[in-house]
Amino acid sequence: MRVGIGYDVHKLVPERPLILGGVTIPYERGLLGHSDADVLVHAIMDALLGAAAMGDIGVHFPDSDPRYKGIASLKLLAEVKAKLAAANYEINNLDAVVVAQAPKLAPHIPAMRENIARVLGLLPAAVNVKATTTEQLGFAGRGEGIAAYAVCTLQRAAG
Ligand SMILES: Nc1ccn([C@@H]2O[C@H](COP(=O)(O)O)[C@@H](O)[C@H]2O)c(=O)n1
Ligand SMILES: C[C@@]1(CO)OP(=O)(O)OP(=O)(O)OC[C@H]1O
Repeated sequence: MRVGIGYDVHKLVPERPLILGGVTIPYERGLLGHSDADVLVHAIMDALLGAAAMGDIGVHFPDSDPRYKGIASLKLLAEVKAKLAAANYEINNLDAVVVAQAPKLAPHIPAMRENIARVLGLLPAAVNVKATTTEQLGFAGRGEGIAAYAVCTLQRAAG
């Protein structure tokens, strides 16, 4: 069994969609990034790559590469899954927390879990997503950005 951890932060700005776990969430601002800036999926990818000792998303999908401009992070997640499979790893489970003062994310979490599980070929029960505020403390609490943490476990595929 191997464990990995991921962490990412993106800035909230006007005139960008807010996409978390592949779900477009109605809000007055969205996350800034080279990709769609889906901070939750980025943290999950870093956890998966970390568990396999395969570096991080910046190594695999450089933000200097125009192929990734505006790309849906779920597509990058599918690429990470393929890289893990090529290295003979399968995913046991993952857990994540999104740190956002607003908007209220709980109603969108089932759809996030379904998206992530579908792309990774897992049951939704193997994918947990949580949300928390920081009680208005720090950059997340001031609404300047959103952070996400993720952990996962992998094992070598049988055979
Ligand atoms: N952006 C968020 C943040 C939190 N939630 C839900 O509210 C619960 C309480 O949050 P606290 O930060 O006050 O502990 C939390 O457990 C989440 O279920 C949310 O939906 N969206
Ligand atoms: C996802 C990538 C893709 O170019 O770009 P960003 O959306 O800027 O996200 P970041 O978390 O900075 O990770 C770097 C890149 O891999």
